[in-house]
Amino acid sequence: METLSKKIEAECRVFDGYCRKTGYPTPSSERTTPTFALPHEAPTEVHVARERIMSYALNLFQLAAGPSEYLANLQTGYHYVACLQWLLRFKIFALVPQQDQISYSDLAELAQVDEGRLKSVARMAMTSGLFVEPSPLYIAHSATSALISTNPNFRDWAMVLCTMSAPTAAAMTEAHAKWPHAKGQTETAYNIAFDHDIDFFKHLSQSPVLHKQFAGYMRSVTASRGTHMDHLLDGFDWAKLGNGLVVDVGGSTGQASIALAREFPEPNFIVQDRAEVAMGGDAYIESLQDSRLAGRITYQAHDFFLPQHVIGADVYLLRMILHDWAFEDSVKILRNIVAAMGKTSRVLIMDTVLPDPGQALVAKERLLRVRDMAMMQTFNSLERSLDDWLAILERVDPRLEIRNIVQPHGSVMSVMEIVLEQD
Ligand SMILES: C[S@@+](CC[C@H](N)C(=O)[O-])C[C@H]1O[C@@H](n2cnc3c(N)ncnc32)[C@H](O)[C@@H]1O
Repeated sequence: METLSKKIEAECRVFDGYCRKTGYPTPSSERTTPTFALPHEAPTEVHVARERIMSYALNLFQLAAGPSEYLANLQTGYHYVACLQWLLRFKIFALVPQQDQISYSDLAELAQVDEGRLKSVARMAMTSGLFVEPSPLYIAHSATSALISTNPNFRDWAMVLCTMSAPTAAAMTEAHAKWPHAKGQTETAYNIAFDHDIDFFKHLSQSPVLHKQFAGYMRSVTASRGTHMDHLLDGFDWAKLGNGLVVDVGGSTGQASIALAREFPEPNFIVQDRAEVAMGGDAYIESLQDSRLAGRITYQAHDFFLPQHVIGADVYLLRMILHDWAFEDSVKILRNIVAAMGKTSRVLIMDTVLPDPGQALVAKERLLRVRDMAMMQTFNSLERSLDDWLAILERVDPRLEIRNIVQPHGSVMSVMEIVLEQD
């Protein structure tokens, strides 16, 4: 344990040294602490130091707790989720003032909840960093609760976590007992949790509320460090495309294409998605009133299980698509694209390439494994290792070759550049 604590000390010196040098605020529990513990542009070694601090601290905690306290500490996880759901449901995030404190009794009256329950729930949540009690019997925002209260995308993420992801995870065992070898998307934990027999995206499209929350969740995922859109910009030499054409397959509201178009003035983009998603695209671009986007991004309704009708594009981008789909479905999606590829076309798959177990820092690996679990529970799909990716490509067309794999620092995903080897 002493060795670990010395390692933490050394990494904290790197982290604090960077903050002192640049004036970036050191992390604190203050309401004003920045949303990102480090700015994206901090040097790689400082980002690595941060990941090591989290991993070693987690190791240290587990060692100090010991086997006898494993279960006791495990209980905190599901109670944190239950408290988050309660605090969202009774609008506590919105009712606590942004810059001031409020007494539990006033807050309970405003929220129309029992004061004793409010105290219990809030005080449990506080042990995870949500809200603070600055003086006895008063509650105020912490930086984390303020973020959820003021940023609608993070609020949507919190809602999706409580109302969709957690019940789905809880239904996993029942689903696997009922359908031990299911591969399709309609025999999943999600189907058990929500008691229906349609796939996830169809289910979303039937509920405007879920659909909106999921879109907000995707936007906040895009803004969080591991899946930040900047990694897409860093993961490929976009400038070399000139005024080429990028087809953003399953591009949702077009966040990837928008980020690329803002940074690179030449390429044009077609965002393809299911009809109900693509429908709002043009109005969305207009609403952004950004001259860099004008006339460069179009939206198309396209089912990626049908033949790709944009022939010979420079790039077919599949960002966070194939991890939703099991082996055979992924093969079908790619075959439709391969049939449309020209000599210089390439497919860019941006998805996780899983490390071997224990090979990455635990703070990183456990978040990758969360993604793997979520894919299994929602889609009977998975996150993939490099060998898994190679097996898919081989099945699609043996001429497909991975030319390059880039995992930008801090990204949970890699960008795989895939070309069709010419005979
Ligand atoms: C996880 S999101 C990824 C969105 C986007 N590529 C990004 O990086 O933000 C998956 C997208 O696939 C779309 N999708 C699902 N099934 C589809 C289908 N059969 N054809 C086209 N798009 C589909 C969904 O509507 C959703 O927008």
